Order: sequence, then C-alpha cells, then structure tokens
Amino acid sequence: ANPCCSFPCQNGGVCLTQGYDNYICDCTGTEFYGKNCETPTFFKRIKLWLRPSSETQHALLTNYPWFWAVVNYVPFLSNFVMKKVYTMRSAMVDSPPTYTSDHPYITWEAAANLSYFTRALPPVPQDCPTPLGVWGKQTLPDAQIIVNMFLRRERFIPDPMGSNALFAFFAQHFTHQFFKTDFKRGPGFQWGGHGVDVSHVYGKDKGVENVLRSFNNGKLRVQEINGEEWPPLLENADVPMTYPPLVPKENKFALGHKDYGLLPGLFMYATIWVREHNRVCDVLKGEHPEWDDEHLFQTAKLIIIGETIKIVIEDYVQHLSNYNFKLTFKPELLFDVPHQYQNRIAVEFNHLYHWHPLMPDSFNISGTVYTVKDFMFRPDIVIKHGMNSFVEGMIKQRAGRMSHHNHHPLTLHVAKETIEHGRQLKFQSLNQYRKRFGLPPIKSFLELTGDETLAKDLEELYGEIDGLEFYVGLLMEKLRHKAIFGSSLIEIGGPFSVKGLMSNPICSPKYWKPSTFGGEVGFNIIQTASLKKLFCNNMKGNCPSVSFKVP
Ligand code: HEM
Ligand SMILES: CC(=O)ONC(=O)c1ccccc1O
Repeated sequence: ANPCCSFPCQNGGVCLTQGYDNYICDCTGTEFYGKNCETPTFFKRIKLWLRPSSETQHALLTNYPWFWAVVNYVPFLSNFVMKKVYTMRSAMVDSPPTYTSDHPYITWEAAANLSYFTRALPPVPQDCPTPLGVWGKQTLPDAQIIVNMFLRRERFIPDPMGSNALFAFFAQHFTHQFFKTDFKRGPGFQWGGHGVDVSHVYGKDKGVENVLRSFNNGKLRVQEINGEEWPPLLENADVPMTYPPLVPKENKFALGHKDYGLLPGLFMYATIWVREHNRVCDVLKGEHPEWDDEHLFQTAKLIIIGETIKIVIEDYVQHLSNYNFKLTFKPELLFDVPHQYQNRIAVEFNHLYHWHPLMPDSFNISGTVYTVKDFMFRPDIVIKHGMNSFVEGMIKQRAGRMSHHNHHPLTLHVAKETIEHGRQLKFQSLNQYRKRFGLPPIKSFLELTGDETLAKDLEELYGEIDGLEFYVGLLMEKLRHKAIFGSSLIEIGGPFSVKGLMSNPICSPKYWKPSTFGGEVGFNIIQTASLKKLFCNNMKGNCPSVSFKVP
C-alpha cells in the first residue's frame, strides 16, 4: 500500500512516495531533520523547552486574575501578549492555502480555485488500508448509530460557563457569512467569500446588495412595524431567500443571507446590523454633508466590518476563551511582522463550528415558551414581542453544553451529515489534527472522555484512539477546565478564528487609518464598538444588560 498512509513524516514534514514501496519526508522549514523529521535542530530544541504546553498556557490564561489585571493595565505588556496571540495562532494557518479535499498534495487548484474550502491537513490518500490511513477499523461505525448513542441529549445540560442563547445565535449568525457549503457540488466546495465580508448583511453579491439598498443617504432599506425598524418584506425586495411554502408572506423578510429566515435569533441579529448600518450612515452624513449615497454606503460598510471584528475579538472570543487576559483588536501590532492579509476558509473549521448542542430545547420570551420547532421560520416572534423583550429572552436563556444535541431531528440529522461529510472528504484522525495544531496526541479513550462508559463504547466502535475521526472526537472530548469546549476544539478553532479576523483587508496598513472610515469619528466607532452598544444604540427604551452569559 501507499507508504505515506501511516503519515510517517512528523512536525509538518511532507511525505513523498518514491516508487510503490518507499517514501521520503521533506523536512524543509520544519526546524526538524531525520528520516521522519523527528529530530529538532539545536535551536528548535531550546525553543521547545522554553515554550509552555498548550494546557499550561490555557491554565495560565484562565487563572491568576491579579496577574492579568496588571498585564491588561500596562499597554506594553498587554500589546506584547496580544501580538503573541495573533502571531502564534496565525502561524498555524497555511497562507496561501496548500490543499483541497480533492488533492492530498499541493496544487495550483488549492491556491487559485476559490470554490474549494481549503484543508488544514491533506485528505487521507485513496489507496490506504483503513479510512484514517493505517489506524482503526476497515469501516467506520454507522453515523446514525454514533448520533443515537452519543449525541442525542437525554436531558438538557446547560453550558457550565453560563453561555446564553444570545451567544449561540451570534455564533450561527456571524459564522454563516463564511461557512457556505455548496451542497450541490459537494461538502468540499463553498460559495462564500472566505472571510468577514459581511455578505450576510449586504447580500452574496452586488445584485442582492442593490436590492437591499435604499440608495438614499447610504442606507439599507427598512420598514416600520410597531414603531420599530425592520428589514423589508420579500414581496417588496426580491432577493434569494429560503422559506418553506407555508410561511405567510408577512413573515418572509428580505435579508442578506438566504437562510436567515430560519430562526428568530438570526432575524434579531440581521435586524440589529441593518439598524447599526443606518445609524452609522447618519453619523457619517453629519460629518460629511458633502458625501453622496455611494460614499456613505461604502464607508459605512467598512465600519460595520470593523465593528464586527472588534466585537468578535473583544466580546465573543473573550467569552468563549474565558481568558483573564483582555483580548484586544489592534491591527497595528502586526505592522512590523510578516503577515498575509488573505484568508481561505478550511472545511475543518466549518465542521468544528457545528455547535448545534448550544441550542436549548426551548426559549422563554416574556413568559411565552417556544420550542425549537415553534421557532422555525418565525421571525414574527421578534416583532410581536418587540426587540427589547426578545433580546431579554435570549440573554436569560441558557445555552446547552457541547456534545449533547437537543432532540430536534434536524440538528441531529445535521450531526449525522457532518460525520458523513468528514468521511467523504477523507479527514485524517483527531490525533493527526491535534499534532497539526501543536497538541499532544490523546493516548486513550478514557483520557479523551474522562468517562469509563463512554470510553468503552467508543473503543468498541473505533478500535483504537488513533482511529477516532475528527468531528466525533471533538464532540466527545471532555471539556477543558473553565471552558465551553474540549482542548482540541479550542486549539484547532483558535488559529482559524484569529487568522480569519486579523487577515481582513481593513487590518492592513494601507486601510487601517481614520481616512478609510470617514475620519476620526468613523475610526472611533470601530475602536469603541461593543456587543452592548451594538444593541443599546439600536433599541428604543431601556436596554437589557447585554452579555453572552446568563445573568
Ligand atoms: C435550532 C437551531 C439550528 C438549526 C435548526 C440548524 C440547522 C442547520 C442545517 C439544516 C444546516 C445545513 C446542514 C446540511 O445541510 O448538511 C446547518 C448547518 C450549519 N450549522 Fe446549524 N442549525 C441551528 C443552529 C446552529 C448554531 C447555533 C450554530 C453555531 C455555530 C450552527 C452552525 C452550523 C454550521 C457551521 C453549519 C454549516 C453551514 C454550511 O456549511 O453551509 N447551527 N444547520
Ligand atoms: C484566542 C483564541 O484563539 O480564541 N479563539 C478560540 O479559541 C476559538 C476556538 C474555536 C472557535 C472560535 C474561536 O475563536
């Protein structure tokens, strides 16, 4: 069989077959040498000895609050640590991208064909003894059995970190601007823009954007209902939207993303961002009465991108990382290091972000209880209760603990699909991904789960820990202390997330300056943006205590 099936080359070495029975490892640039790139150079040995393990780093960052209070307070220290977070996380992501799901070797396709998701690890070669190369069983266990045995929630277990539904819907709303699988072509293909392009607010292309725009003072179209501003109805704004046939026309809204009619949580964020865009236009118009609609629109859009990245880093990632270290959005920290301002979305990032277990079984909005089923395609729930009450309900509703999907057949179906897509795309094992992202391989199913019964069941199905597949491994891993996820999900998600945020063009030296955003006023909107202001600047009356944690 193909001698590269056992992935003999360590530490990022590239396996090249030499005839049918031999291989060589290309250790170029790995700072390792030897047949399998297993021996560190002298300097690498020192660096490895000095660097604390990932577990230690996480423990340091989530403890010692007084230490971090000082670091957060002293700009020189805070900037030093933040620059480390940017550079260490970004260094884990290949840029330009190297692999597609169709080629376990570097191709021009991987660099130039944007319709592919990229791959952090090449697919397992077709001609290998087992699906994961040489480890595990000849056939992987039936995905539906995995879902029934491990992913179905017996009872609701809240996220131990107190995450709420506002957090869960933020994750879904934010990530669906760049997780856009082109299912018609297959799970390895996508139709998105590979980054924070706010296409979920403005539409997937110019055609949709021109329908959503009012062409008046830079603003997006809105309609007034019950004294509040909402997106226009689909019958008045013809954009591609996915609604099942029975949805009444007064419940079909025209949004930037065709699937955002699916849940009121998505509709809430879609509405808030439209309101924020129009608010920014008013501010810009005040600063620049001389500007036309196009100038106001384009500059407001850049400010919305900036606000998005600011809120994702300083509110959203801050919450999910649970760091005591205060994360900051400071593109200038990267101006003196080599940094590629380009990003390509990896399909592993997509799979890793299937956080359906966060969804609770029901939502309580001002005393009315809605199940997930009640919530489907019901944007009118937000309008009926009003934005304030709906947001209040999202803040108070606990999100689910990861790995326990709610009963909803649709999310369980999605979990099965994700497992099957990982197999179709020949994902390597969880342990191969852990090594790829600087984590030690897990040695046993008990170490993975921290639970004897789970470990035994998984061992029976998968045979050996090196034969455990990516998505199932991510979900079955015990949560890290004081964290929402297991170490694999955090340490693999982190690099994709930080690279995706900091490689945005607005972070590059030629963009990141006041004039790009209409002057100090616009630049300041980005630099003072927060989740709380996003909501409270766009709601009438008393603003709820906005947070990603239940009160
Ligand atoms: C009850 C709420 C939800 C329902 C009913 C739902 C349903 C779905 C469906 C039907 C798909 C398409 C999957 C396929 O066709 O294979 C999907 C994809 C996905 N969902 Fe959810 N979802 C929910 C909440 C969430 C949340 C809270 C997240 C958090 C991040 C999330 C993340 C994703 C991701 C990343 C994808 C892949 C998107 C793509 O690649 O096109 N979902 N979901
Ligand atoms: C500092 C840092 O990397 O935080 N990010 C993460 O851990 C992270 C993990 C998974 C998904 C999204 C993320 O943003």
